[in-house]
Amino acid sequence: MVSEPIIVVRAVEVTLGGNPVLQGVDLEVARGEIVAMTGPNGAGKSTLLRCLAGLRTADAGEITVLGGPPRDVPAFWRDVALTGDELAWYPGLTVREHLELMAAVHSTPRMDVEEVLDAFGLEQRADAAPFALSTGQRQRLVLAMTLLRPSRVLLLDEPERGLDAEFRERLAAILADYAAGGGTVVMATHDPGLAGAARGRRVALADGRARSAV
Ligand SMILES: Nc1ncnc2c1ncn2[C@@H]1O[C@H](COP(=O)(O)OP(=O)(O)OP(=O)(O)O)[C@@H](O)[C@H]1O
Repeated sequence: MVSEPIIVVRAVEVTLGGNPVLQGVDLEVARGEIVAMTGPNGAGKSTLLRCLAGLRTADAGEITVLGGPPRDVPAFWRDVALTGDELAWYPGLTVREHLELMAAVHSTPRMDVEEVLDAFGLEQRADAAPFALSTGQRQRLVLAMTLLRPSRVLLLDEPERGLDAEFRERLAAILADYAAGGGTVVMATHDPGLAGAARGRRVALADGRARSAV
């Protein structure tokens, strides 16, 4: 299979608070590939995701996403979806209305609202306000809003947080489907099972470097 690299990371270095966090990280991710970054707390997974999202600049090295340097501008975010930091909720809107809002502002949503409520197991809570959701249900809504919008690259920081085992399996299938449609996924995770179930490649971050993990 000839695959075009969607993400290229070369010799990236990041120092935070005087501590080297990333030291010569190399990573290449092809179109349609899922890469799961694992590694202990503080290994630099979120830092690398933020660099890929253009929210942090590397001190050295080079990063390209979709053929150019990642930049925190609307044109970049039209193709790239990021989850991790808390979304802002609209307390006056229900779960369904949050999804309708997402569908309305994107001319070509990937799924319709009823389909996404079903896929993310939120039908029973469709008329609830976000603050009335459980932690896992709120995370499902975050992911539902992210997967509803069209994108070419998904950057997910610990998408498994708060999710029960059954829904983690469903999420793996949703991500595998996204990748089968030509999307590219990079996630930071503490659940190696999620990467395996999604048929993703595991990359371990340790000592500031990225290594293939088996
Ligand atoms: N703004 C900052 N100033 C100083 N140090 C920071 C800053 N942000 C992060 N760090 C440190 O950089 C290191 C990498 O953090 P990062 O959040 O990337 O790790 P992580 O692999 O995502 O960890 P976790 O599994 O806990 O989410 C940590 O030691 C963290 O304390």
